[in-house]
Amino acid sequence: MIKTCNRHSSHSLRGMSQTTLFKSPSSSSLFRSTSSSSLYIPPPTALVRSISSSSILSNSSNASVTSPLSYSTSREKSYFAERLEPEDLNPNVVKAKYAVRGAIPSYADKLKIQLLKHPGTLPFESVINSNIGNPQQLGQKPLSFGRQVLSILEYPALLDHERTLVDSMGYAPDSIERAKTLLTDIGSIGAYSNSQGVHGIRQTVADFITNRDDGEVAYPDDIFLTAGASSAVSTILSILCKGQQTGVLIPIPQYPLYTATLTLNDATALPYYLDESNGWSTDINEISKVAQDSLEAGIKPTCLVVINPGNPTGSVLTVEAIKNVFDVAAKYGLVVIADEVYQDNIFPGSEFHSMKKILRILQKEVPNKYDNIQLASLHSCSKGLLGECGHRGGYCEFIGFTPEVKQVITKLSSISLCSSVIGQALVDLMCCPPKKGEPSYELDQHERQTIRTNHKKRSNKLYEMFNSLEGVTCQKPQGAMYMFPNIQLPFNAIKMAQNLDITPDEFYCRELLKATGICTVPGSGFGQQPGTYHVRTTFLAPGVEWMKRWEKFHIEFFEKYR
Ligand SMILES: Cc1ncc(COP(=O)(O)O)c(C=O)c1O
Repeated sequence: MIKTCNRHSSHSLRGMSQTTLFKSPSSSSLFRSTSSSSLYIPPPTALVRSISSSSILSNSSNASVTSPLSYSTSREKSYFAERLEPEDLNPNVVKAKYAVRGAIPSYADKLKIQLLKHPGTLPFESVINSNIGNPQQLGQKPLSFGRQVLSILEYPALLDHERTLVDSMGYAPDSIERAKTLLTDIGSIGAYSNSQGVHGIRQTVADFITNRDDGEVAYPDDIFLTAGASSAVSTILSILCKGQQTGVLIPIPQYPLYTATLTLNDATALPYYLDESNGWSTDINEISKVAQDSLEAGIKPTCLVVINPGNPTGSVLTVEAIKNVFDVAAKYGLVVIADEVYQDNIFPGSEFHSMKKILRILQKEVPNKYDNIQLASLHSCSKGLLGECGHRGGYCEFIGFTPEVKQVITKLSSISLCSSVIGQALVDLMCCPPKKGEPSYELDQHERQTIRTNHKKRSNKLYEMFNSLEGVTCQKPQGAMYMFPNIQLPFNAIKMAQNLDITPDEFYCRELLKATGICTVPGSGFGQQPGTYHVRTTFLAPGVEWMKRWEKFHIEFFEKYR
């Protein structure tokens, strides 16, 4: 068989699907698994399907077979096993939704290919992926220190040319030293590591946490290195979820990783609404009520997710709010997942307080009450100033779990052998950046400051733009990488969306994409108060020209559908 390289062939796009792009998701199943039974029985359709094609029959040595039902005589030649249909699959996987890579981003991918193949056929020159916090996709440069170290880990033979690295290639001596240390810790990055992660790197993480939390000691044995925060969430929830009787409190709006993972595990999401009018703060009465109602409905509230700083809201929790969360957790015995992946994306005027630090304070202030709190705190190389999403590095610190439960966590981690070892190395660099006085320090600080300045500039600009637009209100973000403006969509736009069988916010995002190339995510993918409409966008795209495109689109949209 002759293989051709499709990518460079002029026919490479011929196979592109022409399917309808905007089929409506069923919104009613967003929060609760709707399967009537956890036991899936395949439909009684034939697993072997006949084909009556004469061409097959004529090729058959048993050409005398005329009936496609004569199974016993012609099974080998005249029948073939049917291909899988979605109903043959794990229904939880089929049901799971993940809006940040949903219908709008898929449409955007198709438009990108169209632009590549037929430049000039769309009203914009490029698609802007504002649907996901993926900084390097939008031109953010990787920090030099990290990449210098990683390059040596990938190709240790570079160490035979240290002088050339420093004198001709701009490597800093401390990145070379760090690479040597990591190589001693790791061995080869091409080998599996310990399932929990390389011990020396877990020690670096523990030191980072201890330092961050004003001396509250962290231990390498409590740290699990993970393939980003996503795999940590998957690990924790698959251990905690025992079916639909397990309830997990999640903030609404939420990052859809949580609803998707709960659907995969056939558990029940217990939404607690954040208070938009109060900067998307947590309302502790609401959280308590959700936990209590769930108990009364026979669903055991088991776990409480806190995303701080918030995605998509950009809010940062106060110490008081965190203490309140632990009060509810202590009362109902909830495991707390602290998704703190944006802890380094904090705007001036706001302060990040780690949940671990506040827990330790509470445990000292009020003996016994908080002793049994179990906290899983997540961090990631994908966010912060590294933005190394593709390297899949992250960690989870497990606090307060029994040794027996930790053994189960270790066992589950071991089933996937280990997280990416280069990702683990990046966690080391995230947790221990160059220090003052070290050769890389100045450049590293400069690169970080540039990223911070850009984030601040773009977020301010976008925030001002949103609040200047008809029908739009937007809370000022205190951290993270997103905005979640509330759009009071005009009546005719809502009607049009109904006609198209899509949600009104999806209609707005779709029209925005078609007109400007800006790819966003409808608020319905994150959850929102019924009757409200939001759009989630990052503010990472370079420049401000795209914001002007958005502004123009919005004005025209309102004119058209008013
Ligand atoms: C709140 C939150 N948690 C977790 C993740 C997953 O990040 P990672 O790349 O570390 O898996 C994201 C990604 O955007 C996120 O926004």
